[in-house]
Amino acid sequence: MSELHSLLTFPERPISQSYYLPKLQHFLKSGIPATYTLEQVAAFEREEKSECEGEECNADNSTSNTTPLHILARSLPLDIKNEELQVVMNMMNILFEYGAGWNFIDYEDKTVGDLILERNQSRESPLYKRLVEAGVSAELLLRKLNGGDVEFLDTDEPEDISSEEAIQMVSGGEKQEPVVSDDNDATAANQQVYLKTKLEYKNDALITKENKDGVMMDWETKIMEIASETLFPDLKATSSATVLNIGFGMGIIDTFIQAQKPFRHYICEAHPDVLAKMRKDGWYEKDNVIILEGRWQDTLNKLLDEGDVFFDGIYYDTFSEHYQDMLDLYDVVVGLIKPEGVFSFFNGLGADRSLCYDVYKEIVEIDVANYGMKCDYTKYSLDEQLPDWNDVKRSYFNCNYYYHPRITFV
Ligand SMILES: C[S@@+](CC[C@H](N)C(=O)[O-])C[C@H]1O[C@@H](n2cnc3c(N)ncnc32)[C@H](O)[C@@H]1O
Repeated sequence: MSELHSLLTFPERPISQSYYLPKLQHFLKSGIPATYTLEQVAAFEREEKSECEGEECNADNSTSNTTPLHILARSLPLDIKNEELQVVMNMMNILFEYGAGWNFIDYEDKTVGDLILERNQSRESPLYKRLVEAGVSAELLLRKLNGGDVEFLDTDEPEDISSEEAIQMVSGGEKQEPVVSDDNDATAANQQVYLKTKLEYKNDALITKENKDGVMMDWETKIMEIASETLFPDLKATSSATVLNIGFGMGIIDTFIQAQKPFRHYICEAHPDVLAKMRKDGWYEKDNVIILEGRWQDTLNKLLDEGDVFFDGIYYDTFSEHYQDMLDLYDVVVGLIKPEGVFSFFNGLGADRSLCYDVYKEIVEIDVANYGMKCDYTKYSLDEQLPDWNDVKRSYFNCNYYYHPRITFV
């Protein structure tokens, strides 16, 4: 452990400005990076030892990054006083000022957020909120630097949460798993590949035929039920409502929507196997159902151009798309929704890590505000719902709570 790292274990109590701040500033000013990790210290020590012993140094294969912020968070005293918290906040601010990252994963596969929460600080605590704020700023800045392209995390930083994970964080799901054998991530990353991938309906899931990856799973049924209610701003007048669902999947939300007997129920679906299933199950014969075959990017823009239909509720839950697609969708939604209408979506944005889930919760709020809309979240516990993930390659939703978004014009 370096002297910087030792300082962040809070060897002196009470934690005072006069003891900690000058020392921290001294280390950072003297050139120790605010991202200096325990793993780098260990590698340096290994190299020195090998040099002394005239041996070749074995490379460190660890992919973790235990940063100064991790050490600070891990060392937070459980009995910390309010005045001390203020000093720790100042220390965090200094570390951020010197370039500390918010999203590194430590040797225990934890974010700084996980560690802060473990030390009895809540999601509402100033330290956790400061970390989320740093994440939001970093993501928005990154978007600007990328010229508007949304990338959740820095792909130039291999030590960060990987860009592969980033894809999963930012898209409509969860359900982005590789299928095509020669390009493992193509299905998740590329719609054209996904749309050519064979799908299979099982009892409790829609999966890709070859690799058995989940496109939709029935543990989300409760979420779909809640979402379907959101789509009817006036639950007493559902029979006069016109609703649009983007992404049929297993038809769970569409079944809930049908139960409300809406005036018109539009369903937009792009995958041929899903469309075939819809045909087989009689969705094409329902009087109030209108099926828009193809990608929403094509079919909805056509509706927009025609200018005949406006929706009381729009729901979005697709597969193999990215947050950039959602940003594009906002443009369409504002043109298709009635002034009092509601937009909602399956919120798996960043849900593999609770810190990222909290960061993206705020990013959506900021983005929809640009359209004169607000996003209200209702938090639901998922303790009873989450599956054991045994049947899929990896879990895509690791938070035991769900932020249900309800987006309306202000
Ligand atoms: C996760 S499933 C939807 C599950 C659905 N909410 C339910 O309750 O069963 C995603 C669906 O979106 C469809 N999809 C993916 N990209 C699409 C796009 N660009 N336009 C329309 N549908 C798309 C997929 O084929 C798939 O059927």
